[in-house]
Amino acid sequence: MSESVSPAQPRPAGYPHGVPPLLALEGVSKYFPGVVANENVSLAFYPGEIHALLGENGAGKSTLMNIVTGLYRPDRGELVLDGYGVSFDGPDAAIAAGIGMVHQHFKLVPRFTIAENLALGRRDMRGILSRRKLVAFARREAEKYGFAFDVEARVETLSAPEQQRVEIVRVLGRGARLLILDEPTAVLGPSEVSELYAALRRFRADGGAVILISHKLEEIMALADRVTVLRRGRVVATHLAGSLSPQALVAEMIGHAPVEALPAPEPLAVDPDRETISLRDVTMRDESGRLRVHPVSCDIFRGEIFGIGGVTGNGQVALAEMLAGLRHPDTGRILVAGQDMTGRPVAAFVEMGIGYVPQDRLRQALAPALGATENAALRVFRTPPVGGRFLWNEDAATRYARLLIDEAGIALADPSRPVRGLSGGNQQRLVLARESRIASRFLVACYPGRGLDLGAMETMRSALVALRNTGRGVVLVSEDLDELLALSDRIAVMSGGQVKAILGRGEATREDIGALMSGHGSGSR
Ligand SMILES: Nc1ncnc2c1ncn2[C@@H]1O[C@H](COP(=O)(O)OP(=O)(O)OP(=O)(O)O)[C@@H](O)[C@H]1O
Repeated sequence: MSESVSPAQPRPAGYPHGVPPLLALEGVSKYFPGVVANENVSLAFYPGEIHALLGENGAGKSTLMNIVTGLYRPDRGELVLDGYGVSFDGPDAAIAAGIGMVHQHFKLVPRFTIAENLALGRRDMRGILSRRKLVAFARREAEKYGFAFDVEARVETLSAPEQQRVEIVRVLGRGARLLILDEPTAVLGPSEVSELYAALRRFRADGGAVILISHKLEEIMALADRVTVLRRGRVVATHLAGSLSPQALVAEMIGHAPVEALPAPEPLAVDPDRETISLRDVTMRDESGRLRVHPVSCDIFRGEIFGIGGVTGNGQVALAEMLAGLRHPDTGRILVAGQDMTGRPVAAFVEMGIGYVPQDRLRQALAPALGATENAALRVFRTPPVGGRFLWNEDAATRYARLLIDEAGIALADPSRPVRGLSGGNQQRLVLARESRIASRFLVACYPGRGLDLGAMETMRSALVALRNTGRGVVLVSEDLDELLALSDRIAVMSGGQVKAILGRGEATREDIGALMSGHGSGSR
């Protein structure tokens, strides 16, 4: 038996003494070649608490969760479950112990129905089942956790918030007592956020424990009972939430007082002769034939930040992918600086100076198994000095990568190591630096703030403003209304694949935009 929690870590308020934590980490360390990912971490998670983990990119949060969910073994230290030492020899052992993780990229099978996904991996649902039984089981599961689904819908037809709910029900249905969520509100609109909070509070009231990884301080303040701050792999402190100001938490996280907030960009002088990306009645259908983008026409100017807002899954990404040449419209035309680019390959868009930061950096923008050098050069390997007509110049590529890595402010021991080992924030920095160099005319960025800590977020936002101030156009797809309002010269609001309105700076309030996002309200174009 063991219950050693360091005195620096207060128990949750009102928690009875003598009851062991559901899970405790004792002196846990994990090292990668040349990197201390976690060092001597001691932490306890109690039944009936929501415990937030806060830390800059690379602070070691994901590594710690990989240990807790049985993906990695600690190099030193111990896990203690219900007061007894345990060692997980893989993810299944952690699941059997009641530890479940809701990942940022959901682990659902897209072609299966909700019911099939919920039954997957369940011991009590093995063997051949009738459709009726499967449906009845899935409905029971959804109701048990307070959600209503059409359980026969295929997961690939669901929006991101719906998929998240299915994932939560799936993880809880497999008996999770400790639920880990990694940036869960990243894919949610405002009303869905309150629904998620309510579900987590219900789980807590029933004695469940939640680990919440989040960079959003308001979210932590609203939801968490305790907060642990990690810095460079070590625990800085654990606090009762509410006993500290957000500023003090930030200072603890970064090790010094936070920097000044971003100044608002200068107002935009719209010059009608300025180069544009122009969409002319573009439409797009997805693989199942559903109209994802209704006829959209608009001109996006160089020298502006053009925000695209909406609840995730309302056509924003499809529109962004068309602007960057990754997808072709089914009908309509795309013009860049007056040239018809409809149907041209991605490389032609790169040559026209259009950079693209996709939503899913690791899978869409990077080759995970390759090093930072190759990844830095990935989109310019045909362009001198890195590539010529016949040759790939290794030395030039390394120099170019070094330059980008310095520009991105990433501390890297060895740029030839696979980028999958970089923290999410560093992957994002690398992609943003690479694409900003390509973007001599326009940068299209989808959810560039996702996964970034506060410091990195400010750096990213300043970088977008700097691009705009040097005459480049920036298309910013974001679900963060405050970010859109702070940065955008104009905001297009999408709902159901339609652009509901294009609003100039100061033309609309948060509430107006929120109403347009949910398909209500009207605005000027
Ligand atoms: N598989 C790996 N191989 C090598 N280094 C790794 C690996 N996984 C993580 N690291 C390194 O360990 C450190 C901690 O990374 P980790 O991903 O745990 O941080 P994080 O707090 O989750 O960051 P983020 O908020 O950016 O996701 C980083 O320096 C990272 O580069």
